[in-house]
Formats: sequence, structure tokens, C-alpha cells
Amino acid sequence: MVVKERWYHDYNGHEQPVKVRVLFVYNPSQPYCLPCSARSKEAIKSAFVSCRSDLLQPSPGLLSSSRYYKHIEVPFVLFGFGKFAISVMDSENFPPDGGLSSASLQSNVPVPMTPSVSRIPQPAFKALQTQLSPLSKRHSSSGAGVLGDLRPEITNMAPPKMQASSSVMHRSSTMKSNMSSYNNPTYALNAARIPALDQTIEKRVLTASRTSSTSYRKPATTAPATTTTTAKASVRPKSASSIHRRTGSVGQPAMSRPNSAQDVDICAGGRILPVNTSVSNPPWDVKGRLENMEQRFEELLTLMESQKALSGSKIDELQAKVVAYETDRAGSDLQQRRLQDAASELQQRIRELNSDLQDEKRRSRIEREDLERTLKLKLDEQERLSRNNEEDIIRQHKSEFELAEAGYRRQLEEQDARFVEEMNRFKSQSEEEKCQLIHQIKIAERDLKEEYENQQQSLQVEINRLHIAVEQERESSQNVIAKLEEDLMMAQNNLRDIQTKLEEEYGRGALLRKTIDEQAASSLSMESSSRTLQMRIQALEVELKNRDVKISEMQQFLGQALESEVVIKEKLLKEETLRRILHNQVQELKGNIRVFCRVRPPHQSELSDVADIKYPDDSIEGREIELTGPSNESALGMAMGTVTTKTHVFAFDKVFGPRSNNQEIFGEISQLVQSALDGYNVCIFCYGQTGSGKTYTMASEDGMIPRAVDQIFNTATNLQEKGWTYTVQGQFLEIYNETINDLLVCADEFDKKKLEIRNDTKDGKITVPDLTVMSLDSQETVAKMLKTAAGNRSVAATKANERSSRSHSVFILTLHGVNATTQEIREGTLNLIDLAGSERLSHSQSTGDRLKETVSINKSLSCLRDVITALGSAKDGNHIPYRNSKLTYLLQYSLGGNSKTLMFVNISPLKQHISETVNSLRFATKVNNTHIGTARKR
Ligand SMILES: Nc1ncnc2c1ncn2[C@@H]1O[C@H](COP(=O)(O)OP(=O)(O)OP(=O)(O)O)[C@@H](O)[C@H]1O
Repeated sequence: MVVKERWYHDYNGHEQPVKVRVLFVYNPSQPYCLPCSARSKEAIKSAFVSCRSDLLQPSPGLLSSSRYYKHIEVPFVLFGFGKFAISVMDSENFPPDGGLSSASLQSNVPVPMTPSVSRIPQPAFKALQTQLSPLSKRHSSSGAGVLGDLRPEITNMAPPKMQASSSVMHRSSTMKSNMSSYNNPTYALNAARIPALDQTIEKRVLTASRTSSTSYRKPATTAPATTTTTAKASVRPKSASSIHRRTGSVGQPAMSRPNSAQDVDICAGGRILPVNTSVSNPPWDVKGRLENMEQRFEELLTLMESQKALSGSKIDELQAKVVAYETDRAGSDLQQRRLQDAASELQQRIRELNSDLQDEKRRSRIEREDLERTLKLKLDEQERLSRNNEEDIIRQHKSEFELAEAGYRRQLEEQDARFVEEMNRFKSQSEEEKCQLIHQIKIAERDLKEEYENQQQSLQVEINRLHIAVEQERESSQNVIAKLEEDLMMAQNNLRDIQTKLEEEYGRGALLRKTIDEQAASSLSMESSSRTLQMRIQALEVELKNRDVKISEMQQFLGQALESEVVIKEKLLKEETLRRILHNQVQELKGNIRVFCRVRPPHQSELSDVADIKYPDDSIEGREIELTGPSNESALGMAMGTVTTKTHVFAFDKVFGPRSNNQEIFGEISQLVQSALDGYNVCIFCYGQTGSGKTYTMASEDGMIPRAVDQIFNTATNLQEKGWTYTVQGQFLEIYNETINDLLVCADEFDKKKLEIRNDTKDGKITVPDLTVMSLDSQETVAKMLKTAAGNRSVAATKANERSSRSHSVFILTLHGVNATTQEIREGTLNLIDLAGSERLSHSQSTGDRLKETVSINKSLSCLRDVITALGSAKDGNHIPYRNSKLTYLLQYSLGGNSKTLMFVNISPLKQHISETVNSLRFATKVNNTHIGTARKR
């Protein structure tokens, strides 16, 4: 049997199929082509088996073709013992009609067409077995199969790729690699021998075919293999790699080989297909062919014998090499084991390092969280300190200024008062003195005049009396003269006496005149003292003038003080601006969306059902809440008596326990209200299950709404002295069953006005155009407005809450501030939202309107959760489903825009609500982890 095989490579080096034709010739007058679906070594083997069985039951058609590929191992294939001929053909040369069968028809060789005709008789098969058995025995005695004996021969003859793929010739890989070298002399020798052998056989077959009386020719359409391969060779590339690939093929057509010396050698190793030639011109002289084959077999046997001797030493040599390779392999195994050990150590180390890394990561995460917490704490502290400092500074400045101003004013007023008092005192004193002096002078003058007049009168009276007396005397003396001339003398004497007395009287008159002169002199002195007094008055007036100058100086000083007050006010203004910036930076650092958790206290009737809620860091900063449950009461757990409860820990920006009050809570959010005054959008909303205290927190009498309003009006008043004037406007709406109601109009009119939300994307503002706007100028007006809204809001008694809010209420305060000094304008909004409570339908057992409301509430809250989830995972440009509900549409810019948002998650303290509570806290955690855009001033 001759089997030739060949691999065919295309120009890209990919393997191409070849067709196999298996020819079994038993009876020269009845050649059989046995079907062979040889796709693998096993298939070829089984083809052989079927060859045998076909001897008993030969198939019609006799010729079949199949394809197999280079990577499929092909068993050896070169031996023959005169009875079989297997040829492998290039697929292109394979005759379309099955080759041999048509050839058989052409040659008129009787080809059995039915199984009965082609059946090979049992004795003939036995005879064949008998022929095969000595050979089989011979080869099996040497420990190998029939083919095994040919192994060294074939191994050495086969090109490397065939060796590598042949399982029959398989040895150790080291041997293969050794033998695969084309420089191997043994291989080269055998490679040279085989074509010679082939050619001998070929020649004989051709001669036999020429002499044969009947010849089988391949149809003209089938080109001879040599022709085809020649055509191929002419276009084959000559690169080294393609050469190498070709050298790996067995049976490559010689004409397709490149011309290099090595290629010629290799081509010699890959033999030309004699069968191809014979197929193209098939000499169906079966007898001659069998003889040729037998002869060839004999030659092969001889060759094998010589080869056996030759390869004995080679085998030894190879075995020695094998031993050496085995030793090497043992060494390399050892090394491999060592390496494996080292690798496993390394893996262990990596595992350790990984766990270290995880620990480290965990540690660093904890540290980072601690650090963040500490930082946040510090920030809060810093903020509080800076706020306190600012307030202290402002207070100090203010009090200093007020003190200084009051001091100056007081001093001035005191000085003024003193001065005026003194002036008045001086004036009145001097007036008094003047009056007194004038009075005195007048009295003195009058007295003197009176005295003078009296004295003059008395003197006149005296003179008159004296005159009368003198007259009387003279008369009497004359009488007496006459009578008493004598007495004249005496009278003269008396006259002399009288004259003396007169002189005395004249002296006395002089004295009186002197007294009058003295009195006049004293009047003069009094006049001079009056003049002195007047001079003093003038001096006082000068002093008064000086005081006036001093007063004007002080007024000037006061003007300066007022100017410095303006400067201080400006400084205060700047500090206020700086404070605002710092305040908002701190707010931004705290995050533009913050979450506070509030646990309401249990009612008296609920004390027996209180859940296990802890506040681990209560005394420090109150950021964590820990609750136990709900219990996992699975059927299995119940059955096994293992009902488990889980502890949940949540952390928020702040956690308020049941003892906290609204004042304490407002202390934490007042900064946000301040932000609204500073021109920011602020949104504060309460979320939680029904009856958890949302309305209490937001809209009770001392809730966040009234407190925020108070703060706004108080701060606006305080800011007036810094030049700010604020106008406040309020709106109040509710979203009930996805309808917007204006809470500032009578509830009966709800249906009359259809309110819609408008999105002003330019300004980043949401408005409700027809909503009532109220101007608010005091806390009182706001209180009135809140009362109206509370009266109109949709509430109803539910199982969970006697007065449950059945709608989301939104209180909108718009704050517009203008600074007359700096011309600055601020416009902020404060949205205070009391959401309707979520509730489980199963728990609420609502029906009718309540059921409809509950479904609507739950739907809009679910939309809120969707929006928060989308925001949490959003990348730029992601769609956020704001428009899925009126609530989320209304809150669009508060949740995802330029707003500062605070969410209160209100929770119930009761055990029966624990799973709802855990859900609320999970949602709140999601909100807490959501990043919204940076708030911008409007
Ligand atoms: N912190 C608190 N201190 C005292 N009582 C409270 C507190 N929180 C809530 N309550 C009381 O609990 C009850 C329910 O509170 P509230 O109506 O505020 O709940 P809600 O969450 O607004 O409910 P719904 O969603 O049904 O409107 C009220 O009677 C309220 O006075």
C-alpha cells in the first residue's frame, strides 16, 4: 500500500485542504476504491479498518474523497505491501467525478456497482491477513505496531511538521525537536533516498501503464498535479518564511519549490506524488502495479533493514540524548517546582499584601472620614468662632461707637448745659448785681437827695427862722436902739454873738455841703463800680463768645466723629460683605444638600411600642443614629427558631433625638435663612412617613416657618442701618393629587384656577404664574397669611395620623434687598416645604379618596427618589426625570441647581414603623451622598 499525503499552503501560509483517495486493490481484475472520510488520523485509521471490512462487504462507488487539514494528525504514511495503494491527492487535481471510478469506467475495468458484486470473498480476506500477519508479527515483536518498525525510517524521512503531528512517530519532544532539524544528516540521507525509491516505483508503474493493454486516463478537465503545482510555483513568494513553511510540508510538488540549495534538499524530502501522475494518466494495469508495489515493498524492506542498522547507533545516541534531556527535564522540573514554590510564596505574599492594602485602605478611609469629620467639626467650630468673632467685633464696634458717641454727646450736652447754666448764672448774677447796684445807687441817690433836700429845707427853715429871728432881733434891737441906744452896745454885742452863731451856722452848712459832696463822691464810686460790673459783664460776654468758639470746635469735632462713624459704618459694611462671603463659603463646604434627621417623641399611648434607637455620639456632635430591626421573620427562621434582627447605623449632618425642640433645630438652620437674605435660593423640606412630625417641624406654631420669618424680619431691620432695604413677598401652594392649589385663595375656588409650573431656564427659576403673591411687611402679616394657608390645606384623619397632610405644601418667600449706599441688589428665595407623608397601603388600609391620595403621594415621592438617584449617579448630560411629577418639577432648581437645600428626614420612634423608618433613612442617606451643583447668588 502506498499512501502519499501532502499539505498545501496558500500564499499567506494558511493550510488548504487536500483530498484523500483510498484505493484498495484486491483482485487486479476488480479494483476497489474504498470510501474514506478521513478528517483525522483516527478517521484514516478507521478507513483502514473499513478497508478490511469492505473486503467482506465492499461499498459501491468505491471512491470517496475527504478533506483533512494539516493540523490534523496524519498517520505516517508510507508503506506498502503490494495489496493496498492509498494515494493522497491535491484537491485541485482531484477528478470531479471521483477520479478513479470514472477512470475505472473509461478503462472498462469491471467496477463492482453493487455490494453483492463487489463483496470480497472471505477466503481472499483471510489470504490478505495471512500476507499481512508476518509483517505485523515482525514489527510487533520489536515492541511497535505494524507501522512502528518503519518509525525510524519514516521519522527520519519525514519533514519536521509531519513528525511533530504524527502520533505514530511520536517520541519525546526533545527527540522531535532534535530530528526536526533539516541539517540532520540522517534525515538528509533518507530524504535523498526516498525520491529515488519513488522514482524507481514511478518508472515501473509508468512502464507498466504504457505496456498495459487497457489504460485509464484522467479526464481532460483534470490538470496533472505537476502542471498545477508548476503554475503555483511560478507565483509563489520567495521569502524566507514562506520557504520555511513549505519545508514543513510533506509531499510538496517539486516544481513548486524555490530554487535555493536548501529548498532543493527539502523538496527532495517532500516527494513528488507519483500517484498524481498516475492519476492523470492512470495505468490500470493492476497486476503490473501490484508487482511494482511488491517490488517496492521488497526494496523498502531492504532499505529498512539497512536503515535499522544505521538507526541503531542513532537510537543509542538519541537515547543517550533522551537520558540527558530527561536529566535536564528532572533538573528543570526541580527548578519548576522551586519556581512554583516561589510563585506560591509570592502569591501568598501578594495575598498578604492585598489584605494589608485592604486594611490600609480601610484604615485610610476611616482616617479620611475621621479627618473629614474633624475638618467639618473644625469648620463648624471655625464658622461658629468667626461668626461669634464677627458678631463680637460688630457688637464691640457698635457698642464702642455708641459709647463714644454717647460720651461725646453727653460731654457736649453736659458742657453745653454747664456752660448755659453758668452763663445764665452769670447773667442772672450780674443782672442781679447790676440791679442791686442800680437799686443801691438809686436808693443812695434818693437818700442823698432826700437828705440834701431835707438839710437844705432844714437849713432854709433855719435860715428863714434865723432871718426871722434876725429881723425880730433887729426890730427889737432897733426898738431897743432906739430905746436902748445904750442897749445898742449891748445889742451890738448880742449881734456879734448872733454873728458868731451865724458863722457857726455857716460852718454847719459847709459841713452839710461837704457831706453832700461826699455823698456825690460815693455815688460816683458807685457808678464806677457799676461800670466795673458792666466791664465784668463784658468780660463774661467775651468768655461766652469763647465758649461759643469752643462749642463750634466741639461741633466740628462732632462732625469729624460723625465722619469717622461713616467710615466705621463702611468698614462694617465691608466686614458684613466679607462675613457673607465667608458664611456662604462655609455653607458650600458643608455641602449644598444637607440632611438632618429628627426623631419625634412617642405619644403617651405609644410608650409600650418604642423601638430600640440609639444615638452613639449624642454627647459629641449628634451625627449618628443606630436602630435595631426589623426582625427577619422568615418561615425558615421561624421554623428553626432563629428570628434575626439587624442593627442599622446611619450618619447625617445632624441627628436630633426626641428631646430636641424646634428652637434648637432652628439654631442649626438659621444660617441657611441668612443665605436667603444674602441672595441665594434656599430650600428646606421635610420628608418622612406619615405621622413622623414633618408638619410639627415645619409649620407648627414655633416651627421652622414662623421662626424663619421672624429671623428674616429681624435681620432685615438690623441691616437697615447698613443701608439695606428689604421687601418680602410670600406665596403658598399645595400639590394635591398632582394638581396645584393656591392656598391663599379660598379653598372653594381651587377648581376655578388651573395653575401650571413654568420653567425659566434662562434665570434658572421655576415660577407658578397665576399664584397669589402677598407683600409682607411684618411678622403679623405673615402670621395672617400662614393662618389662611393652614385653613385651606388638604388634611384628613388617617389611621396613622389624626390630622394627616394629604398634600405637599410649599411656602415661597421672595426676598428683594437693595443697598442705598453700595447700590447692591440681592434677590433670594426661601422655599419651606412640608411633604405629604409616605405610607404603605397595606398599613394605612385607605379606601376611596384616601386611597387615591395615598397613591398620588407615594407616586410623587417615588419620583423624588428617582430624581435623587439619577442625580447621585449622573454624569454630565444625563437625563434627570424632573418632569415625572409636579413636585420634582417644582423643586428642579432646588435639587439639582443653584440652591442650598436641607432635608429633614422625620422618623417615628415606634417599633411598628421600623421598616418604614429604615427605608426613609436609606433614602436620606442617598440624598446625603448626592452632589448637586454649586449654589449661585442671584
Ligand atoms: N417633636 C415633636 N414633639 C412633640 N410632638 C410631636 C413632635 N413631632 C410630632 N409630634 C406630634 O405627632 C403628631 C404627628 O405629627 P405631624 O402631623 O407633624 O406628622 P406628619 O409627619 O406631618 O404627618 P402627615 O404626613 O400625616 O401629615 C402630631 O400630633 C404632632 O403634634
